Amino acid sequence: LWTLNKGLLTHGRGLSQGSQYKISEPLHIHQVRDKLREIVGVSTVWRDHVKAMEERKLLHSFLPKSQKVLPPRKMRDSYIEVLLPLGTDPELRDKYVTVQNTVRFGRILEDLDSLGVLVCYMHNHNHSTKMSPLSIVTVLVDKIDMCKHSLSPEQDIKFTGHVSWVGNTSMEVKMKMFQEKYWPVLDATFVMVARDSENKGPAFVNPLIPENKEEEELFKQGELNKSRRIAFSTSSLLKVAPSSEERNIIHELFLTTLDPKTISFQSRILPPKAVWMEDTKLKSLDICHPQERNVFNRIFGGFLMRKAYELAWATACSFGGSRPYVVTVDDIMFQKPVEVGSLLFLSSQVCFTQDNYIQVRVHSEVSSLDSREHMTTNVFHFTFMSEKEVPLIFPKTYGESMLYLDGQRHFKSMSTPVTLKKDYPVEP
Ligand SMILES: CC(=O)SCCNC(=O)CCNC(=O)[C@H](O)C(C)(C)COP(=O)(O)OP(=O)(O)OC[C@H]1O[C@@H](n2cnc3c(N)ncnc32)[C@H](O)[C@@H]1OP(=O)(O)O
Repeated sequence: LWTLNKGLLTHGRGLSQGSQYKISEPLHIHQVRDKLREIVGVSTVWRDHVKAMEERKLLHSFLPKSQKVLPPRKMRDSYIEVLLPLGTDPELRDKYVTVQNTVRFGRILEDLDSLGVLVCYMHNHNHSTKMSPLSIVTVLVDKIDMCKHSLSPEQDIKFTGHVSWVGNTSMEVKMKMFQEKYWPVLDATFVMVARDSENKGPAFVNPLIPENKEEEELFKQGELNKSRRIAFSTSSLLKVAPSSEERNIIHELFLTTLDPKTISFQSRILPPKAVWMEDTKLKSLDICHPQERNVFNRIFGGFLMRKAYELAWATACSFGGSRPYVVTVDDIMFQKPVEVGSLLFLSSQVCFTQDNYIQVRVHSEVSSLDSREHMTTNVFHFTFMSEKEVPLIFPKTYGESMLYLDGQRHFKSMSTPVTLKKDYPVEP
């Protein structure tokens, strides 16, 4: 992997096209997880996982006490290209294909998650140690925007990625996906966090120095993204009351559902072409088997995203009455790791709609087999588009009204103009 990276330095192209540091041989998708195992030094069989983690403890001494002692890196140091050869590998295609002959987006989420981690290891590579003392985990999927083009399961896909901003222990990673002679089909921004060798405490990451105007812009955008995330979280409806404009929206919705025949706050009726929010729910349960573990023996974030996405898709599909396609994935925060053996409870519901758009929220909780206590680990936000106009959604309770407003905030934060998002079928 590291030899390959030297190749990156000598073959430059524009970063905006995601291929500034072209490599002659992109990694095969299977090599991504193999490389991660190599870098982290994990067991390939579950039986040996405790021993492997004991060995990682010894790497603790390689962790620096301050970020200042770490050499700065450039964006090209972490740049990688990965090939998903759907066109030439029919066996691989089977894992990715839907019954409608499109690409399973849930699988793409898994690949992006692994790629994001590998990109961060490239950035922090220390030539003096074979294994990395860092444990790198996904903390946030800031945004995934789909572009206009369809994903065919019969054509190769190329991923590119690099670190675009760093803090003290966190890194922002930009990833792109290309198909049909490298036409861009997806843009993703993830935030990853470095932890110590046992994944127990924070660990510093190498600083990042932008090399040209374009990279300075990306870095500045990373700073702005951080401020935006803080502002979004400070104004969360879990902390503060809705704005006066939002309160008006909720009251309007409430008035629309009052029965004109009775003068009462209690008798509510649904307007035509509308659905109560509570009637849009779907739930699922998964047992988190060792097979779904990541290199740190916790449950792989990509698996959690795939499960949440597929439930969200089914929710949007049964609500909208036609096959929806995803346009944006937004603000997935990984609050707590999921332990192997946990029970994973996912609850999905439509929380906002507009024209052909369906905003779905999935809440994920886990409990261990010996405790009944449930803990929230993630909240997922997906925006889907349906072929036809979808019903309006009405909240009944105050809690549902907050879900509605939160859904609307996420819908409004969609970065691509609505008109661009028309005809590309991407299904689970
Ligand atoms: C690849 C995989 O499969 S990983 C599996 C999926 N992911 C996981 O299991 C991670 C689960 N989450 C966690 O363990 C914890 O939330 C952690 C360790 C990521 C963060 O814990 P925290 O208590 O928030 O840590 P802490 O406050 O030290 O913050 C660490 C860094 O994360 C950043 N961070 C924390 N939350 C966020 C957020 N929502 N968005 C962006 N950055 C964030 C902080 O700014 C800080 O960065 P800095 O050091 O550069 O300033």
